[in-house]
Amino acid sequence: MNQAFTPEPLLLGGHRLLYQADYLKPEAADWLLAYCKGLPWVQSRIRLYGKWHPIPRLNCWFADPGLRYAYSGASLAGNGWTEPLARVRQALQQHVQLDFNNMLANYYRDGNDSMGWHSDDEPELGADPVIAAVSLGVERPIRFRPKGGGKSVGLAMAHGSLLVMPAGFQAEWQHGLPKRQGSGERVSLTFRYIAPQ
Ligand SMILES: O=C(O)CCC(=O)C(=O)O
Ligand SMILES: [Fe+2]
Repeated sequence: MNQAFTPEPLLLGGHRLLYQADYLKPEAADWLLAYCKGLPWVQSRIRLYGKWHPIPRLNCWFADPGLRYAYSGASLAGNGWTEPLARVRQALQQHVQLDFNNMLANYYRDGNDSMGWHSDDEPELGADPVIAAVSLGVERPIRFRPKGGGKSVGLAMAHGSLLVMPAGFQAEWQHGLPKRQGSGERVSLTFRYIAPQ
């Protein structure tokens, strides 16, 4: 059975994740993916053991004007939203009844692009951030694992789907996107809230 089409919430260690496979209509998802491919993507670098390495994916960040975010040693300043992305944010805010003031987009060009295990727990995101991610392009699994050790769990994220990681989840679980041989392009739009300074 394809997990991507399970309508039930995913329960991980008592945390209730929302996964909605058909969040966007197929035409809307197709349009948004084509649009997102034209965003000003950059390949960021991170410093590991004294050496700089390009991260294995492309990124792009949008935020309310003036919002600041310290990210991998750089300080980013919010520059507003494009009209289509503002609409996506607005619809998402209504759908989940939460406010988001910034969005980190990820572009996995193929199956060699990936994201290592991490929690989205930067101090700017506050004590218990909610992260909402819209997936576009090829279906790829995200994996979750408890920080205290234990089995990891996968969830295939479909084109046009929505995943919401709830408050409290980042403190106890990590997630990541392993490489996937032969995989095509995927974009994720991850909406977050940073407390304005
Ligand atoms: O690509 C995804 O769906 C996950 C992205 C992610 O974990 C992040 O941007 O922090
Ligand atoms: Fe993440």
